[in-house]
Amino acid sequence: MNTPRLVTTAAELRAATTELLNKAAAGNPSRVPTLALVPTMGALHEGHASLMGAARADNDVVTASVFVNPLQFDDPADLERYPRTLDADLELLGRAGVDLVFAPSEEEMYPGGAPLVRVSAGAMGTRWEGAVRPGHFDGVLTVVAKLFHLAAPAVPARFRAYFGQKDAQQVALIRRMVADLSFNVEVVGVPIVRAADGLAESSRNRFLDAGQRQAALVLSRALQLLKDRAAAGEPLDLPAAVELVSAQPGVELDYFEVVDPQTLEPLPGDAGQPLAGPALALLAARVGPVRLIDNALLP
Ligand SMILES: Nc1ncnc2c1ncn2[C@@H]1O[C@H](COP(=O)(O)OP(=O)(O)OP(=O)(O)O)[C@@H](O)[C@H]1O
Ligand SMILES: CC(C)(CO)[C@@H](O)C(=O)[O-]
Ligand code: BAL
Repeated sequence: MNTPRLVTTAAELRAATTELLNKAAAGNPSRVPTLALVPTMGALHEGHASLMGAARADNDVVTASVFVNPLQFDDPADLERYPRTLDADLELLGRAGVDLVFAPSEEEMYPGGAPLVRVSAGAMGTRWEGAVRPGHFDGVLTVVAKLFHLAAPAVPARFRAYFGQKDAQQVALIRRMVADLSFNVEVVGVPIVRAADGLAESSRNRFLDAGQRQAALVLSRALQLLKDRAAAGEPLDLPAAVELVSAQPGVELDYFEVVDPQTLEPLPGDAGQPLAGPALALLAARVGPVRLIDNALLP
């Protein structure tokens, strides 16, 4: 197993990145090396391992960051109980062949306290997840912008950043930020990893008991129903999928919509017609103590 190098300051991160990129370029000065950044909040699972695997397969140097970002939590209790498992995370990152792990303290990331100037996610950040977690996406974009600056190569290299499609609104907003604010990074989206029972992997799944987990499976079943209909060229019949979830005891649906995959604007109802183009089915539900999100690209 490779042991990733753990760095905790911006200066150490820059020095180690430069050293590894120079090593990757040595002997072939005409080849531009590639650097991948995989931002996480730790408590790593198979979903994260898949991001690391995708980054490892395509890049010379892979950096993962582990930082529970207080700016993106509107609920102090949620921040307080967010799982922190750095030793186990380092083992998973080692197995995944990651080169560098950046695990800064809060003081290192926000030396002057919470930043006064932040990235605004605009209107796209106030719907769906943003409607229930006010300020969440401003907090996400602010920390991701900082991580892009801190992890970016200081020597000639291509820079890529990897995000999971499980957080569909997050990755759509990060793509917009990169385009709108001209960040020099290529955003790569990685498909959702599911457990064998169909539940999308999430650090918060550990808070579900067996009954709650069983109830939560209705979410992936409802999304699969839409995927099957879209694949068969049939009308989606979203209301029937919504009804399937609503009828499940212990699951309180927050939203379930079919939206444009880039803008996340709702698409008009199918009016008995098959889908006319790519779409994203997006949902969130409360199951016991946990709020779960899931989605499916259609068809
Ligand atoms: N099941 C999954 N499949 C693919 N990517 C995932 C999955 N779960 C998380 N990711 C991605 O991993 C990155 C880090 O996510 P994060 O650390 O918040 O994990 P998480 O499991 O989503 O946590 P939580 O669900 O508690 O918010 C994000 O880009 C996220 O989309
Ligand atoms: C992208 C991210 C690491 C920013 O804190 C976080 O929102 C996450 O883990 O998805
Ligand atoms: N994956 C999104 C991180 C959060 O729930 O804050």
